[in-house]
Amino acid sequence: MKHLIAPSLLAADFANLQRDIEMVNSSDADWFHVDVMDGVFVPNISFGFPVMEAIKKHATKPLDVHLMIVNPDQYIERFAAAGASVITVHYEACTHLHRTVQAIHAAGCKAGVALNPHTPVTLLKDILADLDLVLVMSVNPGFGGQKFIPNTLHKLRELKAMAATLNPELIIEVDGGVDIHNLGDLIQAGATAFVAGNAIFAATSPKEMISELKNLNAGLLKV
Ligand SMILES: O=C(CO)[C@H](O)[C@H](O)COP(=O)(O)O
Repeated sequence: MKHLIAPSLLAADFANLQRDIEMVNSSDADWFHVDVMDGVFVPNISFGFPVMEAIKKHATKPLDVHLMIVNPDQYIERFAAAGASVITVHYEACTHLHRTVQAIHAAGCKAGVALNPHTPVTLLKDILADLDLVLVMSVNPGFGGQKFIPNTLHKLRELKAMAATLNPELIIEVDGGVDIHNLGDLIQAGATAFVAGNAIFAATSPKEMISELKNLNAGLLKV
């Protein structure tokens, strides 16, 4: 299957959000990535339900919602009602992760778990079969425009090997500092979905950049 591209609206122009959403609608992108930050789990605050509902009103592609919040269980039904297709919670924010994943599925969404850069992928072994997606953070969450952490490649390879036996359908998503220069390495390491904020919205032509990211053929790259 061809890899998925999820432009992160965190890097969009919030004063022209409808324009940027329509650009993504008409592009080769697969999903909208929606970053929700609470100022507690991460040292930043992004946006919440009213903005997400406004995004949903205009978006014609699925909303891939990344919750960088404590106590995500409290809000799962509301994010599902606001239009999420995928809800990803942080491993580090969930005491009863299995219960949280069940709640996401019960709300009718695909369930994802995100890992901070310091969190080993092996901690997901006993829940991997229940997940639709794992989001490997390649920067410390909280801000767009940060530098990609190279150890992510090693984590992706390890996760790909685990998924091969435990959950071959698993979507392996990577988020943070992803661009046209590291995309090939990330595909070869096992990632199948890519969040990109600044690489897309700061490009001269965001729509063309989405096409370049979507159509990059890692098979043609040197290993
Ligand atoms: O989750 C995030 C920050 O916590 C963003 O999705 C991520 O950083 C994307 O931005 P960029 O591609 O500019 O690094």
